[in-house]
Amino acid sequence: MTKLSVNVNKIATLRNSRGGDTPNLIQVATDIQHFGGEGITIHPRPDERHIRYQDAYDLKPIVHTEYNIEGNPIPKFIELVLAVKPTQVTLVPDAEDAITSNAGWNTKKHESFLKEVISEFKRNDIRTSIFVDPVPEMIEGAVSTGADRIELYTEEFASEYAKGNLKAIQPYSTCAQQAIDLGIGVNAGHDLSLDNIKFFKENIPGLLEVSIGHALISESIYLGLENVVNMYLHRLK
Ligand SMILES: CC(=O)[C@@H](O)[C@H](O)COP(=O)(O)O
Ligand SMILES: NCC(=O)COP(=O)(O)O
Repeated sequence: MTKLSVNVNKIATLRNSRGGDTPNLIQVATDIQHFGGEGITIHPRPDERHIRYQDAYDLKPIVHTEYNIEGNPIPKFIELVLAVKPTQVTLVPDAEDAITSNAGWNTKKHESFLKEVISEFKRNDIRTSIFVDPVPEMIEGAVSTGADRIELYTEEFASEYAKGNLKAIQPYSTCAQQAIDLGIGVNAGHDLSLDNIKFFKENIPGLLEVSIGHALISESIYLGLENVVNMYLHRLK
């Protein structure tokens, strides 16, 4: 079974745009779980442009499903994760000024750093996952770090699939099988959507979890618009 972890970064983006508390992140995360969401993902960035570090603490008592915190393991992030103790931490090598995550780890080059950080999280009973491109050497390197899982970075798949290139799934299927053979779990995320998720799931062996945010929140707006416009019209009669 593949778990759906909903990334609520975009809810925080919307909230921050007005400086108030609408939409309320805690209420949204509560409702997502009530509707069947099997996890909540956040990716706090150092500039706190969407998820604030305080949000990570505020979510902790209400996330009764899987709590996944993603980010670049700079000291401030490590400190946050060790204090909050989520179910899982996903390490992402994103630059501070990146608009969004745009690459997986070079797990060979950063092996000793990753090993050190991962062992600290594991000592604290936090499951660890490393964000990687679907490249066999990087999967091998991820295994050497001692991580529990990899998260396959699916941006390339999503953009090729949208152009009709179904072969773009191949490296992901191969690397997922390799990960299973090497005894490491497989998560995936980035630009997964209602359009591509079924095909992706059907072609990835042993897919444990997907984290989806940007498309899921956008789709929720589109699919909710008719209902809400009609509710306003009704009140204006
Ligand atoms: C690791 C990953 O792919 C997601 O966490 C994604 O980066 C979401 O972050 P933003 O919402 O800041 O784009
Ligand atoms: N790990 C991926 C994630 O949390 C959500 O990415 P996206 O769906 O916002 O692209």
